[in-house]
Amino acid sequence: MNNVLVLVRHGESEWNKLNLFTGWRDPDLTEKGIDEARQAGELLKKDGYAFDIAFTSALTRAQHTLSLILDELGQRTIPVVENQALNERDYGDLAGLNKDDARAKWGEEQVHIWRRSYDIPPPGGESLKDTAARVLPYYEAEILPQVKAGRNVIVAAHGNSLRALIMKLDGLSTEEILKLNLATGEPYVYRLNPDGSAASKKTLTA
Ligand SMILES: O=C(O)[C@H](O)COP(=O)(O)O
Repeated sequence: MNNVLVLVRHGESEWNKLNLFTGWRDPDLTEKGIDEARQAGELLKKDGYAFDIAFTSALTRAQHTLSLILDELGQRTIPVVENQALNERDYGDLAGLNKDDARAKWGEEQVHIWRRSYDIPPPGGESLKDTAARVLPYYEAEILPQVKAGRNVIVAAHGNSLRALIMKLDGLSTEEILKLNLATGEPYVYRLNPDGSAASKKTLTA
């Protein structure tokens, strides 16, 4: 099988566990996050996937997730490209705050808008639109050409950098993207057409 693009959000991080806004801060995975990453690798292996190249962000939780997946696959030696274009959305002034405390302070609805809307940024941070404005050009310049050349590519990144990419691949509207929430450590497997559109998509779950 070729022209495969797998997207996977990192496993649970220390700050996911503490319910803190993280963004560009750099906590590592929890034990549960390590297990989730290994399980993502097992699921991919069970279905026979193998990769030619991998991409990840400049943040530890995504890099660690990728290396655990590649370990499970016995593919430790493939090229791995790290780039901050794939980083999580910058959460600005919210980074380090507890998500429940933020809801108590600003209200449920406002916090949901900051977390899931398309073009409303959290204070001092990036909206999904801002995030897409750095993720998509990087995807088009560096990742998509690899898939179009027939290679199989895995991308280990973050909830919102991947939402930006999935919004494009799935053709979601600014209303539909509000509802999209990515689980940690769950691989999304796409096969792409020659023009870069999605021919198929499936989610691998345990
Ligand atoms: O950066 C964070 O806090 C999380 O990884 C993603 O947060 P969200 O679920 O609020 O988008």
